[in-house]
Order: sequence, then structure tokens, then C-alpha cells
Amino acid sequence: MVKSDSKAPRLHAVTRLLDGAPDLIGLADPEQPMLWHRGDRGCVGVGEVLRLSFSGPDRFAAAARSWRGVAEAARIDDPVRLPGTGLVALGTFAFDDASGAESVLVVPRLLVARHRDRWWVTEIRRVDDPAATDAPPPADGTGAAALPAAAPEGSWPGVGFAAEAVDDYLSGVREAVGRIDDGAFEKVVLARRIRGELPAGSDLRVPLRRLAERYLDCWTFAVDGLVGASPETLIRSTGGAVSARVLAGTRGRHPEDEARDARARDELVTSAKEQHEHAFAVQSVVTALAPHVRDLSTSEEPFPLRLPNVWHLATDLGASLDERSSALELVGALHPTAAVAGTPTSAAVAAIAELEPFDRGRYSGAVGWIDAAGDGEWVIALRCAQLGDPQPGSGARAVVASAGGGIVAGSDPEHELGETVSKLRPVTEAFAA
Ligand SMILES: C=C(O[C@H]1C=CC=C(C(=O)O)[C@@H]1O)C(=O)O
Repeated sequence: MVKSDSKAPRLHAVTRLLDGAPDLIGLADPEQPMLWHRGDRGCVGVGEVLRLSFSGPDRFAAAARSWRGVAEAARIDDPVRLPGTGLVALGTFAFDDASGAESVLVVPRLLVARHRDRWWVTEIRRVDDPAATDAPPPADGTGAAALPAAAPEGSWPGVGFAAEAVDDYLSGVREAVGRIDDGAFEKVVLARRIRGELPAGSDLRVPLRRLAERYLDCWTFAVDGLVGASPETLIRSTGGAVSARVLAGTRGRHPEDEARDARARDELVTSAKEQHEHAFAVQSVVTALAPHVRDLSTSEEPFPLRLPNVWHLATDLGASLDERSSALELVGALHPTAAVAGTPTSAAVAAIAELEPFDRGRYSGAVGWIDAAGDGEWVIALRCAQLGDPQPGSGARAVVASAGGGIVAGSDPEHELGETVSKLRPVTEAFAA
């Protein structure tokens, strides 16, 4: 492992267009998948040439600095020049400054990717690796690269989950509402966890495919054992254009009953409490982004975003980048938004540390990718599960999923609990037998 403070290793990245249209999920490693996927865009990483590891309050800034060093030292042969061609790292960052979870940037050995109707492969080698050559990926005679072969999909026994400490969650929500009434803060996001066990040899491409096929408006991801499908874009930064999608305010869906489902949506859109909760989240993103951008605009009214499991109140933001901030620097400026922490931020983060009886790890942190130009896409790590290392002997892996919700004046603990059940559905259904 290369530590963030060591001299930047020299990488050589070669990108070539692909002739065919590979099944990206099929190419993922069954047990250690590395994936970023939404509709007709995405990438799969195979193997690993570099891993940078970070922790503590400086983790985003240290990662941005290290990545800039790696990118500047790299040799990049990229005639394709699309978002995500050339040298790319995928990453996942912990929520809390004091988290015991590692934040990482990982550069795969091979990246197979798609942007609409263009497909490409990037091969990355370490220049200091004696096995490295200057040879580009094998070409098929037309200048396009040849496709790697996908292994057939294996078995999926399924994971059943058990809830942890539901009473602690309910009493935490009651305590938070009391503190809000006393004026300690205005909003806090409290979460709870569920836990399961994945038998050895399970093929994680099965839940990833389910998430990608079902959650079309979400980014399906797998980075260093963090697997999920998030609807909330923290930041997308490509070629000087910046965008984000802020979510806060939720109702469970009722797809089996159209009238009831429409009532849930209308109730969400007209609820003063939900609009209030949403406004905090939008304001936190606008305030954090404003120093880095110009021409910042938002969708006029929060709109109802329909996902298979929930309705969310959503606001889309767009802007032009005003300086040479990389996507990672923007992530560092934005995190944690009021969609996952609360308002004011520091009081909310302190209340989370006190009222949630666990380390969130990477849940509600950031997950995404960055390229050598500093462009990238990062989502808030929601609707996801963290897989542990294989246990000695059995090879089974712990699977821990978390979900939370914004607590404001008037929040009802049982209602909030129900909301976390809806938010956990992407994971519980994708991991089911
Ligand atoms: C904190 C979570 O969701 C956030 C994103 C959308 C809506 C939210 C809400 O309505 O409370 C949360 O702020 C989660 O999914 O665990």
C-alpha cells in the first residue's frame, strides 16, 4: 500500500476505444467488484495497481493533494478524451473525521468503461513495475482494443439481515427532537444499522445487477467492499461544468396502489415540515459550493423524485467551475451536507457522535471517481452495505447496511423508523436469496 505522504508513484495509462459493447457488470470480479454504473454510462475496474489510504479530518484534502501528484507524474496516452478516459481512480471516504474506517483511492489495472455509445478500455501499469511494458491493450487490427472475457455468473445464496439496537435508535430520535425544541440545533440526521452474513464464494455481481437494473436513477457502485445504489449526486464536475442533486424529505412508495402512491407524493410536496428539512440541505450545498463556482442555479421548486422504494424531495443544482478545484476538493468542501449531518453542521455532527451508538464508517460519506484532469462524479454513500474481510475458517463476510433520516421539530420516532425500513429496501432486496 502506498501511503498518502510518500512520493507519487509513476503510472502509465493507455486508453483505446473498444469495438464491442461488453457487459460491464459481467466483467467485475465476483468477490471484489469495482464498479460505477448508471444506465448507459459507467465503468468496471479489474485488478489494482495503486491504493492510497487516508483518514482523519484532513482525508479529503490529503487525497486531493496525493491524486494531483499521481496525475502530474503519470504518462497518459488517451486519444479518446471523454469523461473518465485516461487515468482514473475510484474512491470511498468515511463520514466522520474520527472514523476508524479507511478512506481510499484505488487505481485499477484495467478499466473498461462506457459513455453512451462509446466504449473504451484503459490499461494502467506502474512504470517502476519490472513487468510493465509500453504495449497498449491488444488491438483487433482496426486500432480498437480487444475485449477481456467475463467469467460466468456464479451462485448467490442470499443474505438475511437482523436489525441492531432499534430501541437506541427510537430513543435517539426522541432525544434529538427534545434538543431541537430546546434550540440546540435545527436538524440532525440519525441512522441505524442492520447486519447479515455473506457465505464464502458468493458472486456479488448478482446484487449489483439487481441494483443497476432496478435503480435506474441511481449510481450503482462497488468500491473496496462498499456496495449500493445512491440517488444523491454530491458533485459531478466535468470540463468546467458542475452539477449536484440534493435530496431530503421522504415518503415510502406504494406502487401496488396508484391512488395511495400519488397521495404519498402529494403529501411530501405539500408538507411544510419536509420542505423545511429539504431547505436546510439545499442551503448547505449552496453555501459550500458558492466560493468555488459562478452562475449557480437551482431548479425552481423542489420536485418529487420517484425511486422504486421511496419518493424524495429533490433539487438539482448547476454551475460553472470558477477555479481549478478538482472534484475531490469540491467533495471536501461539501461534506457533510445537511442531508446526512444536519444544521448547523458542527452541532449536528457532535449530536450524531453522541446519539448514534456506532461508527458510520463509509455510510453517508462519499463514493465516486476522479480522473487525471480532476474531473469526476461523487455521490453520497447512501442505500449501501459495507462488506467485511473474509473470516478465518468459514470465509464468510459481515454485511452491514445503514439508513437514516432528517430529524426536525415535530419528527415522530415510529414514522422515522418506517422511513429507514424503506431506505434499506434497495440493499435488503438486492442481497435477498
Ligand atoms: C440519510 C439518508 O437519506 C438522506 C437522503 C435523502 C432523504 C433523507 C431524508 O428524507 O431524511 C436523508 O436526508 C439515508 O438514506 O440513509
